[in-house]
Amino acid sequence: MFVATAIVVGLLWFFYKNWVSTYSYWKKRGVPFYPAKFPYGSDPNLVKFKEYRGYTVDKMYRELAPEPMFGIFVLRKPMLVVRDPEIIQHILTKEFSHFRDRGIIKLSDKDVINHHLFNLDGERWRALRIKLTPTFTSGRLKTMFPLFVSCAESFSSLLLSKVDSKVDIKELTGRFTADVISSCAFGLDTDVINHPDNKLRNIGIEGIKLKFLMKLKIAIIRLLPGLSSLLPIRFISVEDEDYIIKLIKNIVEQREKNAIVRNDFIDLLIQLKNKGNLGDDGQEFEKPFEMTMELMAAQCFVFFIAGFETSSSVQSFCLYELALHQDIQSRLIKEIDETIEKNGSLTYKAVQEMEYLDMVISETSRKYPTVPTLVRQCTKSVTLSTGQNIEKDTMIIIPVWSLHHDSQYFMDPDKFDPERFSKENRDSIVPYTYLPFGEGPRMCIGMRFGLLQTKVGVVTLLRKFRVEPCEETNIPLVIGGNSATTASDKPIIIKLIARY
Ligand code: HEM
Repeated sequence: MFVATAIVVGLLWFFYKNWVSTYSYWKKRGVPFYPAKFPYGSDPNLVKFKEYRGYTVDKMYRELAPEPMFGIFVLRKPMLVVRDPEIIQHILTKEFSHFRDRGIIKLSDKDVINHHLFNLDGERWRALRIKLTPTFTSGRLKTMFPLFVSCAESFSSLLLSKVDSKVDIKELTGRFTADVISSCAFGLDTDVINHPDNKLRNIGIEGIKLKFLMKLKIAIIRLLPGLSSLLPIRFISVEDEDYIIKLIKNIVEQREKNAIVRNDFIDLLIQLKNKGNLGDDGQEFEKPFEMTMELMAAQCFVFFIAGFETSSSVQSFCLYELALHQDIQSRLIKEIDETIEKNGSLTYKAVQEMEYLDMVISETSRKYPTVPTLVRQCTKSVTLSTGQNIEKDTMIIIPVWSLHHDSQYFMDPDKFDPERFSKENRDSIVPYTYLPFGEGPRMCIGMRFGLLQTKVGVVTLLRKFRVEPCEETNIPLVIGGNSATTASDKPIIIKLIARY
């Protein structure tokens, strides 16, 4: 009995010592760091996701000011938080070849739906990124614009039925953006606006929730990447994965059988599939790979969730702020009315001409960046020209939320002030302190599309309605910890008032 107890104690002691052995990592390298405690590391919230990641990193960001960068520990893994904009520029852009990967999850062959642009690393990411970049050029967006308008009309009819009601604005804008992305990228008429209980949308909503089991798996795989094939991380169930693969297969078959060409995202993927291997057209890819149906479905999945959730989130934060700032809302309504009158209707050109709208959306994206932290992995050790040495495999965190709320860069950061983005003021923003879409070759591929659908949604609503706060409006708004993106912890409730 004594021997058995001694062995167990000995093993536990060995495990503990081994676990905390990494906690001296940053000290040994002379990098300032946020101390760690067994077992969670620098802050339990980075593992448990109980608090919004932006808030947790921000506490450290403030405590370790003005260090240009500092170390933290997530469980026992050392990570580097970079707070200096010049170093951020090196990582995201100038020295991109050393920081190409995100390294967030180690993909196993079993979790096919996760093999998408956001998660892929290395040559596979590069090959796909080059091929998919033409998806949303401004020329293509212009051609797609009538589809935006058609969804906007249905959205407007839905809003008419809600006049003088208190509405969950994220729920409504989410229906609109789900229809826009379905019709523009996949040629699907989902009509989520009128039938919100749509399977594809529900899968998308589930896909960005951080569930307990998933958090646990992410933590384990970060520590022991070799287990990734035994513990595939499922953001959605196997049935939902099959549903998406079948759906994409059907669309592809229909198009090929009936020679339908829509010049959309699916067409681009079909062209890549029919070409055979990616990377066989003179580009120097190490390992050419095939565009399989599963790989196509994975790209569609990420375009769908990234396409609808992010933009509806920006729209709902924007409308919340407009409800609280009636003066800003009036000025925006005036611009919308005048520009649409001048152009005769809601056109692509009219939206591009709305300067104040652009300022309002930019300020919303500053105050509520959809992605609170960007992540990169150092793939080749490097000494930056700013003098810092970064070792291979170091995980880098760019604290977007903190930069956007740092009074050094944005005075009175809690104030909603679109003037920061006026023509005169925009140029004084310090480069790499404003990163709502990331930066560099790995920045958001859907930025233009996301901005356009966000703007069309806000314009559609304000053409006929005003928004006001009501007793159920949460002031101030608190961001919750249970979502991969920035989302209010409670529904955003505001009141819709008819303008005419
Ligand atoms: C307002 C809307 C949107 C916001 C705020 C947003 C934000 C972001 C951010 C911050 C990143 C990470 C960038 C980085 O690491 O540097 C990202 C990546 C990405 N976004 Fe968006 N996004 C939006 C809309 C969209 C749309 C509409 C799509 C597609 C239809 C999309 C698809 C993607 C993809 C595929 C990536 C990964 C890119 C890569 O790793 O190469 N996003 N987005």
